[in-house]
Amino acid sequence: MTVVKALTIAGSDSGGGAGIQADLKTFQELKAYGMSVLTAVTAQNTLGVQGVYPLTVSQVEEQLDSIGEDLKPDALKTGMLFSAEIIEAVAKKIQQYDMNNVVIDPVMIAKGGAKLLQDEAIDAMKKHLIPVATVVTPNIPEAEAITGLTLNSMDDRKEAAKRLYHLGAQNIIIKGGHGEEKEVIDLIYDGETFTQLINDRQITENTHGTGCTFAAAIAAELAKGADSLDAIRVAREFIQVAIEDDLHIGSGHGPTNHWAFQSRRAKV
Ligand SMILES: Nc1ncnc2c1ncn2[C@@H]1O[C@H](COP(=O)(O)OP(=O)(O)O)[C@@H](O)[C@H]1O
Ligand SMILES: Cc1ncc(COP(=O)(O)OP(=O)(O)O)c(N)n1
Repeated sequence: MTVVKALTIAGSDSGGGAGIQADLKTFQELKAYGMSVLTAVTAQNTLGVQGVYPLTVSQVEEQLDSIGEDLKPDALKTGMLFSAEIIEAVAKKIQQYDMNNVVIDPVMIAKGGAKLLQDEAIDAMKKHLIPVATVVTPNIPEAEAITGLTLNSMDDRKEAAKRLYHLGAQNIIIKGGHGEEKEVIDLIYDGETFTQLINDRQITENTHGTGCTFAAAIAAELAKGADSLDAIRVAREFIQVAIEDDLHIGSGHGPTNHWAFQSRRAKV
Protein backbone atom coordinates (compact mmCIF):
# COMPACT_ATOMS: atom_id res chain seq x y z
CA MET A 1 0.00 0.00 0.00
CA THR A 2 1.31 3.45 -0.88
CA VAL A 3 0.78 5.89 1.96
CA VAL A 4 0.76 9.61 1.19
CA LYS A 5 1.57 12.02 4.01
CA ALA A 6 0.14 15.52 4.49
CA LEU A 7 1.25 18.09 7.06
CA THR A 8 -0.69 20.97 8.60
CA ILE A 9 1.19 23.89 10.17
CA ALA A 10 -1.57 25.72 12.03
CA GLY A 11 -3.26 26.67 15.27
CA SER A 12 -5.47 24.47 17.43
CA ASP A 13 -9.23 25.14 17.61
CA SER A 14 -10.51 23.56 20.82
CA GLY A 15 -14.00 23.44 19.26
CA GLY A 16 -12.72 21.17 16.49
CA GLY A 17 -14.26 23.02 13.51
CA ALA A 18 -11.22 24.90 12.18
CA GLY A 19 -7.44 24.85 12.61
CA ILE A 20 -5.42 21.64 12.90
CA GLN A 21 -8.47 19.66 13.97
CA ALA A 22 -10.33 20.47 10.73
CA ASP A 23 -7.17 19.81 8.71
CA LEU A 24 -6.47 16.39 10.23
CA LYS A 25 -10.11 15.32 9.82
CA THR A 26 -9.97 16.37 6.17
CA PHE A 27 -6.67 14.56 5.54
CA GLN A 28 -8.13 11.39 7.06
CA GLU A 29 -11.31 11.57 4.96
CA LEU A 30 -9.25 12.02 1.79
CA LYS A 31 -6.94 9.14 2.71
CA ALA A 32 -3.77 11.06 3.44
CA TYR A 33 -1.80 10.29 6.62
CA GLY A 34 -2.04 13.50 8.68
CA MET A 35 0.76 15.18 10.63
CA SER A 36 0.70 18.50 12.49
CA VAL A 37 2.97 21.31 13.59
CA LEU A 38 1.19 23.47 16.14
CA THR A 39 1.77 27.24 16.03
CA ALA A 40 -0.74 28.40 18.65
CA VAL A 41 -3.46 27.19 20.96
CA THR A 42 -6.84 28.90 20.84
CA ALA A 43 -9.68 28.56 23.30
CA GLN A 44 -12.52 28.57 20.79
CA ASN A 45 -16.05 27.30 20.21
CA THR A 46 -18.92 28.03 17.84
CA LEU A 47 -19.56 31.34 19.65
CA GLY A 48 -16.08 32.77 19.06
CA VAL A 49 -12.47 32.85 20.20
CA GLN A 50 -11.98 33.23 23.95
CA GLY A 51 -8.15 33.06 24.03
CA VAL A 52 -5.10 33.02 21.73
CA TYR A 53 -1.79 31.57 22.97
CA PRO A 54 1.05 31.42 20.42
CA LEU A 55 3.91 28.96 20.79
CA THR A 56 7.49 30.21 20.70
CA VAL A 57 9.45 30.22 17.43
CA SER A 58 11.80 27.52 18.75
CA GLN A 59 8.86 25.27 19.68
CA VAL A 60 7.54 25.60 16.13
CA GLU A 61 11.00 25.02 14.62
CA GLU A 62 11.60 21.92 16.73
CA GLN A 63 8.36 20.33 15.50
CA LEU A 64 9.31 21.14 11.90
CA ASP A 65 12.72 19.55 12.44
CA SER A 66 11.07 16.40 13.84
CA ILE A 67 8.93 16.12 10.70
CA GLY A 68 11.66 17.19 8.27
CA GLU A 69 14.27 14.73 9.58
CA ASP A 70 12.04 11.67 9.40
CA LEU A 71 8.61 12.03 7.79
CA LYS A 72 8.91 14.10 4.62
CA PRO A 73 5.37 15.23 3.74
CA ASP A 74 4.04 14.82 0.18
CA ALA A 75 2.17 18.10 0.66
CA LEU A 76 1.59 20.65 3.40
CA LYS A 77 -0.78 23.44 4.25
CA THR A 78 -0.32 26.42 6.54
CA GLY A 79 -3.11 28.07 8.52
CA MET A 80 -2.93 30.36 11.55
CA LEU A 81 0.72 31.44 11.94
CA PHE A 82 0.13 34.43 14.24
CA SER A 83 3.40 36.40 13.93
CA ALA A 84 6.08 37.54 11.46
CA GLU A 85 8.66 35.51 13.42
CA ILE A 86 6.69 32.26 13.06
CA ILE A 87 6.07 32.98 9.36
CA GLU A 88 9.79 33.48 8.72
CA ALA A 89 10.71 30.31 10.62
CA VAL A 90 8.11 28.24 8.75
CA ALA A 91 9.24 29.57 5.35
CA LYS A 92 12.88 28.78 6.18
CA LYS A 93 12.12 25.21 7.28
CA ILE A 94 9.96 24.55 4.18
CA GLN A 95 13.01 25.47 2.09
CA GLN A 96 15.58 23.73 4.32
CA TYR A 97 13.70 20.41 4.07
CA ASP A 98 12.81 20.93 0.42
CA MET A 99 9.08 20.46 1.10
CA ASN A 100 6.89 20.59 -2.03
CA ASN A 101 3.18 21.00 -2.76
CA VAL A 102 2.77 23.92 -0.38
CA VAL A 103 -0.75 25.30 0.21
CA ILE A 104 -0.76 28.66 1.98
CA ASP A 105 -4.06 29.69 3.60
CA PRO A 106 -3.27 33.24 4.75
CA VAL A 107 -5.50 33.09 7.85
CA MET A 108 -5.91 36.53 9.44
CA ILE A 109 -9.22 36.91 11.27
CA ALA A 110 -11.71 34.33 12.61
CA LYS A 111 -15.38 34.72 11.63
CA GLY A 112 -16.21 36.24 15.02
CA GLY A 113 -13.55 38.96 14.49
CA ALA A 114 -10.66 37.59 16.61
CA LYS A 115 -7.20 38.35 15.23
CA LEU A 116 -5.27 35.19 14.34
CA LEU A 117 -2.42 37.11 12.62
CA GLN A 118 -0.73 40.27 13.86
CA ASP A 119 -1.11 43.21 11.44
CA GLU A 120 2.65 43.65 11.11
CA ALA A 121 2.98 40.02 9.95
CA ILE A 122 1.31 40.68 6.58
CA ASP A 123 4.59 41.94 5.10
CA ALA A 124 6.37 38.76 6.19
CA MET A 125 3.61 36.73 4.57
CA LYS A 126 4.16 38.59 1.29
CA LYS A 127 7.94 38.41 1.44
CA HIS A 128 8.59 34.90 2.78
CA LEU A 129 5.57 32.65 2.47
CA ILE A 130 3.61 33.54 -0.67
CA PRO A 131 6.76 33.04 -2.81
CA VAL A 132 6.94 29.36 -1.74
CA ALA A 133 3.25 28.67 -2.39
CA THR A 134 2.11 26.09 -4.91
CA VAL A 135 -1.40 27.34 -4.15
CA VAL A 136 -2.40 30.37 -2.07
CA THR A 137 -6.04 30.52 -0.89
CA PRO A 138 -7.05 33.98 0.40
CA ASN A 139 -10.68 34.89 1.05
CA ILE A 140 -11.73 38.34 -0.20
CA PRO A 141 -10.71 40.35 2.94
CA GLU A 142 -7.34 38.53 3.04
CA ALA A 143 -6.71 39.26 -0.66
CA GLU A 144 -7.50 42.91 0.06
CA ALA A 145 -5.12 43.04 3.03
CA ILE A 146 -2.28 41.46 1.04
CA THR A 147 -2.68 43.48 -2.16
CA GLY A 148 -3.97 46.77 -0.73
CA LEU A 149 -6.80 46.71 -3.32
CA THR A 150 -10.52 47.01 -2.61
CA LEU A 151 -12.31 44.10 -4.27
CA ASN A 152 -15.74 45.25 -5.43
CA SER A 153 -15.95 43.44 -8.76
CA MET A 154 -14.69 40.28 -10.47
CA ASP A 155 -12.22 42.45 -12.40
CA ASP A 156 -10.83 43.69 -9.05
CA ARG A 157 -10.43 40.06 -7.93
CA LYS A 158 -8.60 39.26 -11.18
CA GLU A 159 -6.22 42.17 -10.59
CA ALA A 160 -5.59 40.95 -7.01
CA ALA A 161 -4.89 37.43 -8.32
CA LYS A 162 -2.33 38.84 -10.77
CA ARG A 163 -0.60 40.73 -7.94
CA LEU A 164 -0.47 37.57 -5.80
CA TYR A 165 1.03 35.75 -8.77
CA HIS A 166 3.70 38.42 -9.08
CA LEU A 167 4.55 37.90 -5.38
CA GLY A 168 5.61 34.36 -6.40
CA ALA A 169 2.65 32.02 -5.80
CA GLN A 170 2.21 29.50 -8.62
CA ASN A 171 -1.59 29.25 -8.34
CA ILE A 172 -4.01 31.64 -6.71
CA ILE A 173 -7.56 30.97 -5.61
CA ILE A 174 -9.56 33.91 -4.32
CA LYS A 175 -12.41 32.28 -2.42
CA GLY A 176 -15.86 33.74 -2.82
CA GLY A 177 -17.52 32.93 0.51
CA HIS A 178 -17.45 36.63 1.50
CA GLY A 179 -18.66 37.83 -1.93
CA GLU A 180 -21.99 39.50 -2.62
CA GLU A 181 -23.10 37.21 -5.46
CA LYS A 182 -26.11 34.90 -5.19
CA GLU A 183 -23.80 32.00 -5.99
CA VAL A 184 -20.33 31.43 -4.52
CA ILE A 185 -17.60 32.11 -7.07
CA ASP A 186 -14.05 30.94 -6.39
CA LEU A 187 -11.60 32.51 -8.85
CA ILE A 188 -8.47 30.56 -9.84
CA TYR A 189 -5.44 32.01 -11.65
CA ASP A 190 -2.33 30.10 -12.75
CA GLY A 191 -0.43 32.97 -14.32
CA GLU A 192 -2.12 32.48 -17.71
CA THR A 193 -5.74 31.45 -17.34
CA PHE A 194 -8.60 32.46 -15.04
CA THR A 195 -11.06 29.72 -14.06
CA GLN A 196 -14.23 30.33 -12.07
CA LEU A 197 -15.77 27.60 -9.93
CA ILE A 198 -19.42 28.57 -9.39
CA ASN A 199 -21.49 26.78 -6.75
CA ASP A 200 -24.81 27.19 -4.93
CA ARG A 201 -24.45 29.44 -1.90
CA GLN A 202 -25.81 27.64 1.15
CA ILE A 203 -27.80 29.80 3.53
CA THR A 204 -26.46 28.57 6.88
CA GLU A 205 -24.66 29.79 9.99
CA ASN A 206 -22.56 26.65 9.97
CA THR A 207 -19.53 27.71 7.99
CA HIS A 208 -16.92 27.69 10.74
CA GLY A 209 -13.66 26.32 9.37
CA THR A 210 -14.59 26.37 5.68
CA GLY A 211 -11.28 27.96 4.66
CA CYS A 212 -9.16 25.53 6.70
CA THR A 213 -11.06 22.50 5.42
CA PHE A 214 -10.87 23.66 1.80
CA ALA A 215 -7.08 24.29 1.95
CA ALA A 216 -6.47 20.96 3.73
CA ALA A 217 -8.44 19.13 1.02
CA ILE A 218 -6.28 20.77 -1.68
CA ALA A 219 -3.15 19.64 0.18
CA ALA A 220 -4.45 16.06 0.52
CA GLU A 221 -5.15 15.87 -3.22
CA LEU A 222 -1.76 17.37 -4.12
CA ALA A 223 -0.15 14.77 -1.82
CA LYS A 224 -1.85 12.05 -3.87
CA GLY A 225 -0.35 13.46 -7.07
CA ALA A 226 -3.19 15.58 -8.46
CA ASP A 227 -2.31 18.75 -10.36
CA SER A 228 -3.37 22.02 -8.78
CA LEU A 229 -6.60 22.54 -10.74
CA ASP A 230 -7.80 18.97 -10.16
CA ALA A 231 -6.89 19.24 -6.46
CA ILE A 232 -8.90 22.47 -6.17
CA ARG A 233 -11.90 20.90 -7.94
CA VAL A 234 -12.00 17.94 -5.51
CA ALA A 235 -11.55 20.30 -2.54
CA ARG A 236 -14.44 22.44 -3.81
CA GLU A 237 -16.71 19.38 -3.95
CA PHE A 238 -15.50 18.35 -0.47
CA ILE A 239 -16.34 21.73 1.09
CA GLN A 240 -19.66 22.11 -0.75
CA VAL A 241 -21.09 18.87 0.68
CA ALA A 242 -19.50 19.55 4.08
CA ILE A 243 -21.53 22.80 4.20
CA GLU A 244 -24.70 21.26 2.72
CA ASP A 245 -24.81 18.35 5.22
CA ASP A 246 -23.96 20.53 8.23
CA LEU A 247 -24.01 19.06 11.73
CA HIS A 248 -25.94 21.65 13.75
CA ILE A 249 -23.77 21.51 16.86
CA GLY A 250 -23.06 24.42 19.21
CA SER A 251 -25.18 27.56 19.42
CA GLY A 252 -23.15 29.86 17.16
CA HIS A 253 -21.32 29.35 13.85
CA GLY A 254 -21.18 25.56 13.77
CA PRO A 255 -18.55 23.44 11.99
CA THR A 256 -18.86 21.78 8.60
CA ASN A 257 -19.37 18.04 8.18
CA HIS A 258 -16.02 16.48 7.40
CA TRP A 259 -17.46 13.03 6.68
CA ALA A 260 -20.17 14.20 4.23
CA PHE A 261 -17.95 13.70 1.16
CA GLN A 262 -17.22 10.03 1.92
CA SER A 263 -20.77 9.34 3.18
CA ARG A 264 -22.22 10.58 -0.11
CA ARG A 265 -19.72 8.51 -2.13
CA ALA A 266 -20.65 5.40 -0.13
CA LYS A 267 -24.33 5.92 -1.08
CA VAL A 268 -23.65 6.10 -4.85
N1 LIG B 1 -22.34 29.75 2.14
C1 LIG B 1 -21.54 29.02 1.36
N2 LIG B 1 -22.07 28.14 0.46
C2 LIG B 1 -21.27 27.40 -0.33
N3 LIG B 1 -19.92 27.48 -0.30
C3 LIG B 1 -19.34 28.32 0.56
C4 LIG B 1 -20.12 29.14 1.44
N4 LIG B 1 -19.26 29.89 2.21
C5 LIG B 1 -18.03 29.54 1.83
N5 LIG B 1 -18.05 28.62 0.84
C6 LIG B 1 -16.90 27.97 0.21
O1 LIG B 1 -16.01 27.59 1.23
C7 LIG B 1 -14.66 27.82 0.83
C8 LIG B 1 -14.03 28.80 1.83
O2 LIG B 1 -14.48 30.08 1.49
P1 LIG B 1 -14.51 31.37 2.40
O3 LIG B 1 -15.63 31.26 3.36
O4 LIG B 1 -14.52 32.54 1.48
O5 LIG B 1 -13.12 31.28 3.18
P2 LIG B 1 -12.73 31.54 4.70
O6 LIG B 1 -13.31 30.44 5.52
O7 LIG B 1 -11.23 31.52 4.63
O8 LIG B 1 -13.28 32.89 5.04
C9 LIG B 1 -14.71 28.35 -0.60
O9 LIG B 1 -14.54 27.30 -1.53
C10 LIG B 1 -16.13 28.94 -0.69
O10 LIG B 1 -16.60 28.93 -2.02
C1 LIG C 1 -7.03 27.92 15.07
C2 LIG C 1 -7.80 28.53 13.97
N1 LIG C 1 -7.27 28.58 12.73
C3 LIG C 1 -7.95 29.16 11.71
C4 LIG C 1 -9.20 29.69 11.92
C5 LIG C 1 -9.93 30.36 10.80
O1 LIG C 1 -10.53 29.38 10.09
P1 LIG C 1 -11.44 29.58 8.79
O2 LIG C 1 -11.43 28.29 8.07
O3 LIG C 1 -11.03 30.78 8.05
O4 LIG C 1 -12.85 29.71 9.45
P2 LIG C 1 -13.55 30.85 10.25
O5 LIG C 1 -12.84 31.23 11.49
O6 LIG C 1 -13.65 31.96 9.25
O7 LIG C 1 -14.84 30.22 10.57
C6 LIG C 1 -9.74 29.60 13.20
N2 LIG C 1 -10.97 30.09 13.46
N3 LIG C 1 -9.02 29.04 14.21
